[in-house]
Amino acid sequence: MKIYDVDISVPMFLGTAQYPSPAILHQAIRASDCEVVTVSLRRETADGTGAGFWDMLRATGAHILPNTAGCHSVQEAVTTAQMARELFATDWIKLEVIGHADNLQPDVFALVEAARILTTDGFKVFPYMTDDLIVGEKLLEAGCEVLMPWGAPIGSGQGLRTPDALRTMRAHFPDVPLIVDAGIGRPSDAIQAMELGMDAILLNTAVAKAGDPVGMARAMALAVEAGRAGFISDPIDRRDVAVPSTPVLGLAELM
Ligand SMILES: CC(=O)[C@@H](O)[C@H](O)COP(=O)(O)O
Repeated sequence: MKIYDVDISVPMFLGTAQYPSPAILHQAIRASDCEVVTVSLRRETADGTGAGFWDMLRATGAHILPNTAGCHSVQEAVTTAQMARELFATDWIKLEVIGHADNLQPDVFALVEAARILTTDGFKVFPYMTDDLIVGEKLLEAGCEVLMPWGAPIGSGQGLRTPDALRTMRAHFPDVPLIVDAGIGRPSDAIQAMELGMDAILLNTAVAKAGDPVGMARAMALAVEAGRAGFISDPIDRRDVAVPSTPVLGLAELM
């Protein structure tokens, strides 16, 4: 997968919050072989512990995708992105503009506006969005080259709530990288996303809060690989009736 001219071979982006320790986060990144990690500016600047955390992330060699998690307005998101660009020395930004406090649903109107401002300012924007075709079109018009539809509310671990909408997005945007962001709870959800033809997943809570985050990071990496292999191998269509898989011709007749 190529995103903004960067080749990415492991279709899984990992969030860096809520791990039991920085050491376990480091091991989880290694166990999954993931090449992109997302980090919030708030984490980096909080209580003076940011510098060591940043050094640890850099040591993994992963691309850093700063995010605007927790921003609720266009201005807040744009300012946060500009600060993140200086701090992390990257023009990549995962753009979150939260519109609803209960389900952390993106405010798609503010999202499109913020995306336009940021792309004009030279950012490469990864927008966290609902699975809406029109919003997708507006984000592409605004200069985004990747779309990140939600699977389910952030942190809910519900898996894919609207697989049909994701399938429709895949059909409608055949050449645009699609990354399911948020709500992945189990490896089976990751497989389902990849079998739907998504190009990657982004997840955090399911790994960070698992009993064994390192083991779960590995399981998720295996799952995206399996799901992708299944998608490109052209699965059979589902049928309503049984079809014998063993030939019936030439059976011996028992008298
Ligand atoms: C870290 C981050 O960017 C999250 O806001 C992201 O959306 C992942 O969501 P989950 O924690 O549900 O995987």
